[in-house]
Amino acid sequence: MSDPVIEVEELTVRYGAAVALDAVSLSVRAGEMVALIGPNGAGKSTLVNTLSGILSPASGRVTVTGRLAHVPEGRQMFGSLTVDDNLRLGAWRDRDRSTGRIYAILPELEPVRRRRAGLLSGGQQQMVALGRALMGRPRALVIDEMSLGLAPLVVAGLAAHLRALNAEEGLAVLLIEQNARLALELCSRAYVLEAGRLVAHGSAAELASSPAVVAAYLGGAA
Ligand SMILES: Nc1ncnc2c1ncn2[C@@H]1O[C@H](COP(=O)(O)OP(=O)(O)OP(=O)(O)O)[C@@H](O)[C@H]1O
Repeated sequence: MSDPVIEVEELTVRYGAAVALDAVSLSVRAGEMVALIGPNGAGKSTLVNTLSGILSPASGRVTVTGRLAHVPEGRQMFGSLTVDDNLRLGAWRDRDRSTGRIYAILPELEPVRRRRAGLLSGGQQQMVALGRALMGRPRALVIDEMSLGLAPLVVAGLAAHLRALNAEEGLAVLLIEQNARLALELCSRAYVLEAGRLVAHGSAAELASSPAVVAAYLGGAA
C-alpha cells in the first residue's frame, strides 16, 4: 500500500480553553477517496483549517506530502469573472499556467469557459471550484460539502471525475460531508467525528452496516 499523502496523528486543537479536536488520527493515501462525517460543531472545519496551516496544533502532528488544495463550502466563485479567469486564480503562483489541462479533465467546462461564473448552475460552479483547486496541481484535495444543494445526478457526475482523478493521477481526496449516506456511497473508507473525537472508522461497507452509524446518520435500521 502507498504511503499516506495526508496523515493526522493524535491531533489536538484548542480555541482558548475549549478543545475542538481531541487526539484525532486519520490518513488518506494516494488514489484514495475517504470521507469525514460529522454533525455541526464536530470539528470538521477545525481539522481542515489545521491541514491548511491556518490553525496550529496544541499537540499531535499533521503531515501533507505535496500540495494540498481545498475546495471550500459554497464554491466561493468570483461571480463577475469568467470561468477561465476563476480557474486561473487557482494558479496564482504560476500565472502563465494553461487552463487547457482542466478542460481536458472536466470537459463540461470548456463550452462555458467565457461565461461569467455567477451565471452558472450550482453544479457547474462546483465543477469550477474543483477545477480551480486542480490548477495548483495538488496531490491532496479536501472538499467541503460538495453535495450541498445539488441534484443527485449532478453529484454523481462530480464523483465520477473524482474517481478518475483518484485512479489516473493518484490524487488523495478527503471528502467532508454532513450527508453521511452520500459519503459512504462515494468513498471507500470513512471517519466519524463527534464533538472533537473520532467515534468510528472503517470501510464504507462496515460503517453503513454499523447499528450506531445507521441510527445516528442514516436515519433507520441497517
Ligand atoms: N474561532 C472559534 N473560537 C472558539 N470556538 C470555536 C471557534 N471555531 C469553532 N469553535 C468551536 O469548535 C468546535 C468545532 O467547530 P468546527 O467549526 O470545527 O465544527 P464543524 O464540524 O466544522 O461544524 P459545521 O459543520 O457546523 O461547520 C465547535 O464547538 C465550535 O463551536
